[in-house]
Amino acid sequence: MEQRAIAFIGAGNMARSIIAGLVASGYAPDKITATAPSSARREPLARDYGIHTTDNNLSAASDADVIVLAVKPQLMEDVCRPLQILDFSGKLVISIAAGISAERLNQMLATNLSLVRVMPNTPSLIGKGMSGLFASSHINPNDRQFAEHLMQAVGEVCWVEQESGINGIIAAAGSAPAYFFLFMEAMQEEAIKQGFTPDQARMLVQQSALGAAEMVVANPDTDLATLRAQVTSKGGTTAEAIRTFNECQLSDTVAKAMRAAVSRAEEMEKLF
Ligand SMILES: NC(=O)C1=CN([C@@H]2O[C@H](COP(=O)(O)OP(=O)(O)OC[C@H]3O[C@@H](n4cnc5c(N)ncnc54)[C@H](O)[C@@H]3O)[C@@H](O)[C@H]2O)C=CC1
Ligand SMILES: O=C(O)[C@@H]1CCC=N1
Repeated sequence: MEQRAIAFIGAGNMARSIIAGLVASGYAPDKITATAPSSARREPLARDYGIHTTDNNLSAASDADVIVLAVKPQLMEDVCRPLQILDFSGKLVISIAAGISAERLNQMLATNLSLVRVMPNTPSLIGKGMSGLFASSHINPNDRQFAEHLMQAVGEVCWVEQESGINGIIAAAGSAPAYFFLFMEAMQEEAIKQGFTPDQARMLVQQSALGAAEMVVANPDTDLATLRAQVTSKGGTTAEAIRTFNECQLSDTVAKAMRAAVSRAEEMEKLF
């Protein structure tokens, strides 16, 4: 893909995941800079991926063609204010922050940005990311395409036409790895109670999760309910487990949790 100079402003979990995936996919490390105030955050990135790091947001952003805003939402305004003196014409700005609208980002940087809001997730680290993208009206086709290619380098992408769609992406993908981890934690805990060592319990759970996910991917024409039915023998063990989940209203709980994620994103849009 096109190799533009990219500055990640904020070098935390999500920036690291994208950087790792990008470098593994062949993006030139010397085209990537990441910033963070603490050297404890910067040094491992420089060491592990061979990218540039600095604590100077302004110089990193000034030298970059693409600026990826990757700090916590509550810090975004303070981080953007000193960048207002930059000339953003010719620069693509990508924000991965949850709960900060394109309009707010334009205010924070005091200009009409060529902006793409991206909602990635941490499996980008291993090239299995899922990102939602929304382009502001000021975007030019090259920038739009670059943002798409960038996130395709670390996984799958899904464009949304309305900005509110980004909050749906948060609920279904950005936050979603944590839901699966929670489910697997609960299974591991119970498997330990049933007599397995923690390592055995983890292997049982992770291999089953991996197998299930890969079966979903390998059978795009088979709906999820059918894959479930293929495991569920009439009068058997799975049927009892599924009946128990249904009795505890698992689907309603999942729906409530996803709506809570959307509501929190909407709340953050007012707070920050
Ligand atoms: N963690 C995740 O799974 C996802 C996170 N996001 C978004 O990514 C953004 C970052 O989240 P995380 O990486 O999880 O947070 P994090 O706390 O791991 O990383 C934030 C980084 O910002 C750095 N930072 C703090 N002050 C700074 C400053 N003044 N200048 C430059 N860097 C500074 C910190 O050193 C830290 O490394 C958030 O806006 C979040 O909404 C989006 C999708 C998924
Ligand atoms: O929890 C959060 O707010 C961020 C956005 C999606 C995943 N992590």
